[in-house]
Amino acid sequence: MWNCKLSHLQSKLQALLKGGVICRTLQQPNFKSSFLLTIHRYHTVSKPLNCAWQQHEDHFELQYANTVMRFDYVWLRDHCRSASCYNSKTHQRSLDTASVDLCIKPKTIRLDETTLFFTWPDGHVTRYDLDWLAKNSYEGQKQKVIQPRILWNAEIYQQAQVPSVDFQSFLESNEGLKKFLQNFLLYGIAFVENVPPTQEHTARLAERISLIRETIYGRMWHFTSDFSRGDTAYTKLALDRHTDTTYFQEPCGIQVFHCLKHEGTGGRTLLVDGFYAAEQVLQKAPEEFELLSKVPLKHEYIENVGECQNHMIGVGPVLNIYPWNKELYLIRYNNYDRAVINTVPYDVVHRWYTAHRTLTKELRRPENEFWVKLKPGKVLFIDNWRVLHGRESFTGYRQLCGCYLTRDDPFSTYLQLPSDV
Ligand SMILES: C[N+](C)(C)CCCC[C@H](N)C(=O)O
Ligand SMILES: O=C(O)CCC(=O)C(=O)O
Ligand SMILES: [Fe+2]
Repeated sequence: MWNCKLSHLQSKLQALLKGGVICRTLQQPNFKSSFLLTIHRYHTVSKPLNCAWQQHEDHFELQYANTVMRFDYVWLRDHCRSASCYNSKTHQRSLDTASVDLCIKPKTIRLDETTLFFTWPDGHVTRYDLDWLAKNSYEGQKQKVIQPRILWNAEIYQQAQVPSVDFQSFLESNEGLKKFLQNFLLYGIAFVENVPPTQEHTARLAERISLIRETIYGRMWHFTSDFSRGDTAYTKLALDRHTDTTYFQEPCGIQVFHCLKHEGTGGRTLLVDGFYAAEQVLQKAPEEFELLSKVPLKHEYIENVGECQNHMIGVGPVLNIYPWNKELYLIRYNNYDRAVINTVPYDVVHRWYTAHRTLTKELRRPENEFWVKLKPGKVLFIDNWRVLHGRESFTGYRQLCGCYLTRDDPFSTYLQLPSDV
């Protein structure tokens, strides 16, 4: 182990002269001040530790795991996991962040094996494992996806031969549940079969993975073409692909459908992977993808039928992406429920219509359409933040039941499943 107090260039040269350059050259950031840099490089003969760090005036720079990371000093103090700063039983911060001096700088920094020690002006010591820092750095997160997915068109989905899960195994075994959740998270749709065709059994399925999200449509709902509510869903008409509850500030995470009865023709369900279509837009017209992710729109539900008086307004762009890694996490697409666009200047609005057309064309490509006829016993779960649904017009008596689910709970269910099943 060695360290040296030299300018960047000098230390690079010295490292070269010494022969054993284990670390890649640090990328030189733009410095505001011209103070001397302290570059610490670490390697041992037996176990090379690919690590180098520098204490800058306003940040700490770490090169480790092939990544150059920069950490703000307040951040480093704020994330201290010592017993007085963090309760590891509740996984909650005890430190009052507002008590940290915004100009804080460590008095000393040292590395022991794989742990960095920061000693702060008041003597408090914060230790960080290098792997923890690498995992939790901005630079580390930037390279990661939050949710791995398999994007599909009809052919990809059909070729994948994703199996349905049996009702019994879904309810009674961790294996069945895990298989179901894995498929659901990867593809955004999943089926359970051999379900007794009742609303109660459908509810039991839903409650196995999540909490039922009660909405203006109730907790569990069942509907037929009786126009009991002021919405086209309650007719026999075809419905083009869309996501539901775009008019909520947070659209429902999951939609569950169970067709309890259909005596008639038509009524097939259409499923389209909205993220696959959006990915095509990103490839073909990245500036249109960006516009769809930036322009916020309103969606609206106005109902005045009998006792049902509702007026909901939800605001957000069509494509919602995480700003740090540009990963798409929510598509809000419902041309029926889109409200008046009055928050966008005319020239932007025109470009927005062009981008919306590009996305719509992708969503409407026949090869992206997966059609399925829902039958009693076969329950469909749809990720309403990703996969669009629609339906063919129909004749006769058709009864559908289902519910909306929260989004956070199925993830929590999945994360808690034992890893060995
Ligand atoms: C599912 N259920 C029949 C209860 C409601 C249908 C809601 C339809 C609405 N236009 C939307 O897309 O949100
Ligand atoms: O009737 C159907 O198959 C689905 C209608 C619909 O889009 C909905 O209820 O959200
Ligand atoms: Fe719908």
